[in-house]
Amino acid sequence: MSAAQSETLKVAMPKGRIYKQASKLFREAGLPIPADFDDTRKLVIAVPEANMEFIMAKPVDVPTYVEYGVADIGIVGKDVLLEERRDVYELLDLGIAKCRMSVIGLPDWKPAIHPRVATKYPNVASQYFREQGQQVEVIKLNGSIELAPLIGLADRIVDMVETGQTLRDNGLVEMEQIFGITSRLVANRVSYRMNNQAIQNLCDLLQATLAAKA
Ligand SMILES: Nc1ncnc2c1ncn2[C@@H]1O[C@H](COP(=O)(O)OP(=O)(O)OP(=O)(O)O)[C@@H](O)[C@H]1O
Ligand SMILES: O=P(O)(O)OC[C@H]1O[C@H](OP(=O)(O)OP(=O)(O)O)[C@H](O)[C@@H]1O
Repeated sequence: MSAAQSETLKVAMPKGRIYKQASKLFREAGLPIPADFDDTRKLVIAVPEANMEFIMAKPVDVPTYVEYGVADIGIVGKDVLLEERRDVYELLDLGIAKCRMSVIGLPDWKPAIHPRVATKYPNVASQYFREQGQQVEVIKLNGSIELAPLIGLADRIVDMVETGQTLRDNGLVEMEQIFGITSRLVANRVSYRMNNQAIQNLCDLLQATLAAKA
């Protein structure tokens, strides 16, 4: 049975950074998220009282689960949405897990003859430099991106900045801000049509909760 036909709302919930703020928001909205939810290693967690099932996902995979309809809705950072380019319906800006995507380099950066940019976000970086009319080689890394300019792999990086602590600790500077990032509520397009009432109710509830906090 596809997620679109099921009555229980399947929610792809990212583990890691977003999880803490998203589960807090759900609790503030009065959803009965179990207390042991935060510590368990269980990956599929049913909350029958709310007619929901949570799929605990790696953040970058959330749009994939939602596009394929194995989750009706999901929570995901705008950075991942722009990088992964999955066909999902963006319903609501949750305003959580706020940070920004930036171009970063050493303070004495000068244009290189063969510029190289390291990033976890090759699609975002390629599009940005194409739009700027700059030819760069984009090198995909999976973490510790700030290492790249320090050890000479690339002369700039495209990465997330939140507090700026990582930049300060490594003597790097933010050269351009590309876009702001918050987490979004997204839906599978078929689920949104077939299970519209349940999804819209949750969306309205979260929106009202956010408005009450603002
Ligand atoms: N300082 C930050 N660094 C990175 N992401 C942040 C930061 N602050 C908020 N975010 C948001 O949190 C999301 C998830 O970040 P997190 O570090 O949990 O995932 P991840 O890097 O994919 O995790 P993993 O360590 O499992 O690979 C990001 O996609 C972004 O939207
Ligand atoms: O501005 P700040 O508050 O310092 O946050 C930004 C840092 O956090 C993220 O890294 P993360 O902790 O996800 O580790 P990673 O290097 O493994 O990607 C991001 O890639 C930056 O390095």
